[in-house]
Amino acid sequence: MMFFTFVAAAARQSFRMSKYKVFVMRHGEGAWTKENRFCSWVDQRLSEDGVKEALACGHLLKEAGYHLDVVFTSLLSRSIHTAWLLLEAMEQEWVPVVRTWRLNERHYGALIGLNRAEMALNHGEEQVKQWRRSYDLTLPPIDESHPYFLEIYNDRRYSTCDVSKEDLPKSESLKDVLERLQPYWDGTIVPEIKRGKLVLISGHGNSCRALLKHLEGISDADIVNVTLPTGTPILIELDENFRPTKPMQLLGDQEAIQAAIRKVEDQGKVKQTT
Ligand SMILES: O=C(O)[C@@H](CO)OP(=O)(O)O
Repeated sequence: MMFFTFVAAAARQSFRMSKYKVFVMRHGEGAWTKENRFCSWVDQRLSEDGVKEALACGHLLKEAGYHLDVVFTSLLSRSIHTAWLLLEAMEQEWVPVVRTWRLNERHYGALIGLNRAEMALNHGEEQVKQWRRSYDLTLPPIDESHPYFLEIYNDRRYSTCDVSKEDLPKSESLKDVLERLQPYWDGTIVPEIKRGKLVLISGHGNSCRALLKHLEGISDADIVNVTLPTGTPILIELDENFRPTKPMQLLGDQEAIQAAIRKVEDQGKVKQTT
């Protein structure tokens, strides 16, 4: 019976036609990656390697012949610069770039600015993995005594949001990220895709994980093991009901992609091996 169900499900999936394509990608490496600090809503720029990654993604998509119609970014510079560099490399600089706080990185609350390896030493690697990757674990909120509180909440960009500054998050789980992102996906991004536009989302590690969880139907338990490399376009093909027709594809050199994933995972270890 189970075998039959599996075969039937596989058959259904293989007969579903792809109607839409969308690219989801995490921005290029950020400046704080070398310092191994939780960056989150702090507006760090791309590192030199991050700039190279964003340009390389653009070249990859150009060589594959893609023509983008609109790019969505967060309000954070590393996501916007990734979009600009990618479009420049594709020679498609005219393509509109739309920014929203709803694609911002997960708000890491009181953990913002802390060093992951030091946290692993003090609290254990498994605890740090849970803080970074679990679905519904919320971290202690940021408060006014935090060194980055004023830099974040006094920033003019957050007066442009569709919620008041007071209602912006002070800490989030991945579940919270999905809850603030999904209305934007449903109400703004999906209609563009339905109009036939090729959309690229230049987001962050965790805003992209939240979206992939939703699109790919990844379970709360399995999302813990999903880590995204920086600067790697992920192609998702969807049917007319926005269900995936095939497994998502991380585009590029597969060995380099696996090494980049290990590098991100390693950030939560006491000693970095890569
Ligand atoms: O620093 C952060 O905000 C994120 C990456 O953007 O870190 P992590 O990989 O630990 O979720």
